Amino acid sequence: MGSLTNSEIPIVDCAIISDGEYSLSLKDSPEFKEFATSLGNGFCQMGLVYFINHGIEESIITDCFTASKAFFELPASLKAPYTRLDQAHLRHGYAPPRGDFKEQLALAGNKMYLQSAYPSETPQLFPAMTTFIGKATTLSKKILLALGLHFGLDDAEYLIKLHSDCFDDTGSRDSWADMKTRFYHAMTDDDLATIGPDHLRLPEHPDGDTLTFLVQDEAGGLEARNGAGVYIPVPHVPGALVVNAGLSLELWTGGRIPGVLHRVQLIKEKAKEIRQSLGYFLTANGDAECDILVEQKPGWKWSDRLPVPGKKLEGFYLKEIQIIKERHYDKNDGSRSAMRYNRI
Ligand SMILES: O=C(O)CCC(=O)C(=O)O
Ligand SMILES: [Fe+2]
Repeated sequence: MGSLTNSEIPIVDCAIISDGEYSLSLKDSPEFKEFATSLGNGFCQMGLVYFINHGIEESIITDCFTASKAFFELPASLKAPYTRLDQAHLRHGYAPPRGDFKEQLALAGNKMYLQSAYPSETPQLFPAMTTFIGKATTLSKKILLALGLHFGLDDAEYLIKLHSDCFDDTGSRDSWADMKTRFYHAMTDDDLATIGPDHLRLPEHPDGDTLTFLVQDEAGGLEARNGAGVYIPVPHVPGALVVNAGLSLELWTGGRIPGVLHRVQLIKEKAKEIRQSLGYFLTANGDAECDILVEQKPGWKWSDRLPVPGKKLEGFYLKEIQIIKERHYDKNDGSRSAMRYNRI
């Protein structure tokens, strides 16, 4: 882990949960308790950690990147039919470039939608992404158990229950675990001449979900705001997953795990290279009750950018995306970040 020795980002070794199916009995093993402590403490630091030895093989990630690239390199006319329909389908479908040198394809984990979501021109995308989703789902179930244990919830599986739709494999539930593959263009000198000095490849934002598993390629550029409010680089680490907390987890943990702000910086030397990233977003059921489940972090206060305690989660995630969209695209030309979230 040489490239990380100077970083303040916690590294969580997932070796003991990397294999095998989920089981509640995991929580009785001393090794799992130890893991839960390192995971919980790691997340509480700044809401973002690296997972190593997580069991999602490099070949699965390579397959996702290769298949995604094949899709994004199709002519625009072939990609257009997959364009997401409207606000209600933000998590599902293709988003073409909007003068901002990037495009993305969102693939909701819901089995009911899978067939229509996956482009037939790149049949390799379906097995690659669903393999990643399958691995990430099993991993995230164990992570939620570990967090339940770490925070001493009466029911260690309570967080899992809030996400039961994601773990339902009958295809009958409207699961909100979804995958997003992003493709940042290699910029030309002409492109670079049109952007301002503080151009970001992806504007600052928190994620609205519970947890995001993120893989960025060697082009790097990811940055996250640490506990002192300073942006620090989150470098590409071969084989590691970046895992960040979203605003739902911030609410449930009373601010102990912050829904970390992050962004993708344009690294000048890398601007002429393609950048790819893959995100798996674990989001609670639409009917999950929002509540602060543990003693709040001293000094932390609820703010209206978080889900509302006592209400259902439904709609929150879409609202968050809407805010980002309005602030970045509708009022700007899509190339500059004007948004600053005011954190308490
Ligand atoms: O592209 C990246 O590395 C970051 C993606 C991200 O933050 C997101 O999709 O929410
Ligand atoms: Fe994000």
